[in-house]
Amino acid sequence: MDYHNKLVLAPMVRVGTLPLRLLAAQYGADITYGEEIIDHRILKCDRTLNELNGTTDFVEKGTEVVAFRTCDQERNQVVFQMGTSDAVRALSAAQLVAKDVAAIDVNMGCPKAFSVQGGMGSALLSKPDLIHDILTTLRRNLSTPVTCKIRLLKSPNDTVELARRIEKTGVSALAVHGRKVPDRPRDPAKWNEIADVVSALSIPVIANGDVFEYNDIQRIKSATGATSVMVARGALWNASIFLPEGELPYEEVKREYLRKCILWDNDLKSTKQTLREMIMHYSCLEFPEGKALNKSESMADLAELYGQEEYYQFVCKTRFGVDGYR
Ligand SMILES: Cc1cc2nc3c(=O)[nH]c(=O)nc-3n(C[C@H](O)[C@H](O)[C@H](O)COP(=O)(O)O)c2cc1C
Repeated sequence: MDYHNKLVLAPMVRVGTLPLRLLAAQYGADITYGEEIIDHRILKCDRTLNELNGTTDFVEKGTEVVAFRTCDQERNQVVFQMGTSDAVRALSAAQLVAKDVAAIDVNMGCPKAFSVQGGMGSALLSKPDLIHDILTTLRRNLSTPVTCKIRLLKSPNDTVELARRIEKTGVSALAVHGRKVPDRPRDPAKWNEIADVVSALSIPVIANGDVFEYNDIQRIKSATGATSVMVARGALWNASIFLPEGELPYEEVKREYLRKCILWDNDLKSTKQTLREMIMHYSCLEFPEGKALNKSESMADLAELYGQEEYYQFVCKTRFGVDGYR
C-alpha cells in the first residue's frame, strides 16, 4: 500500500462502518480506516461470506452481531484498526482479517477510560517496549502492511523519540493526531509538533487534526510537511470534504449516506449515531428531524424519514425477493 500523497478517512468508533467508508471513497478518500475494534472482540468472531449483501462479515460467535463488515470494493483501501495491549493477541486478531483488508493499524491514541484501563490506546504511549513488541510481532508475521496512530506526547522531543522507535519496527506509515492525551477535541491541533515528527522520519507520516474543509488539506500539508492527511470530524459532518471542487450540500450527502446504509444493511445503531452526529453539527436534535431520528426503530423508519422508501423497497426486493426487511 502506498501512503504517499493520500487523503485518509480517520478511524471513528461507531460511525466508521462500511457505508461511511464507501461514501468517503466515492468523494475522493484514498484510504479509509474502520472504527477501532478491540482484539478480544474480533477473536470471538467467525468470518462469514454474506451472500445476501456480497460482504465479508466478522460475526460474533453464536449471535448475529457483525463486528466488522467489508466488501471487495474497498479491499485495496480499507484499514482495519485494532485496539490491543498484547502482541500475541494482536497477531491472532490481525491474522483473522488480514487477507480481507489493505492494512492493519494499531490505535495508540485513544484516551478513553475503557481503552486506557485495558492497557490499550494512549496507555501504550508510555510503554515503548510494548509498542515495539506489538509492532514487530505484527510486521514479522503478516504480509499485510502494518501502521499505527499516535497522539503527541508531553514534549516534542518525547514524541520524536517515540516516532523514531516506531519507525524502526518497520511500519509502513505513522499517523499522528496533533493533540496530547489531556487535550479536548476543541483544543487546536498542534500542527507544528506534527512537523517535528515529519522532519525526523523517513517513512510517510499521516497528519491528523482540524481539517474541516478541502483547503485545510493543503494547509496542514504545508504546515507539517506530511505527505498524507487524515480527516475525522470534517468527513463525518460532510464526507464530500475530499472533493477538490468543493463540498456537496450536506442534505445530499446525508441522503447518500443513508442509501449506502440501506444497500449494505448497516447496523441501525451505527446508522442513527452517524446521522445524529451530522445533524448536531448543522442543526439541532431538538428539531423535528432529530426527534424523528431518535424515535426510529428500523431502517424502514429511516428510509421514510428521508424520503427513500422506494429505494428501500427496491433493495429489499433485490435482496430477499420480498417486501419485508429485517
Ligand atoms: C466520533 C469519533 C470517533 C473516533 N474514534 C476513533 C477510533 O476508533 N480510533 C482512533 O484512533 N481515533 C478515533 N477518533 C479520533 C480521530 O480519528 C481523530 O484522531 C481526531 O478526531 C482528530 O481528527 P479531526 O480533528 O479531523 O477530528 C475518533 C474521533 C471521533 C470524532
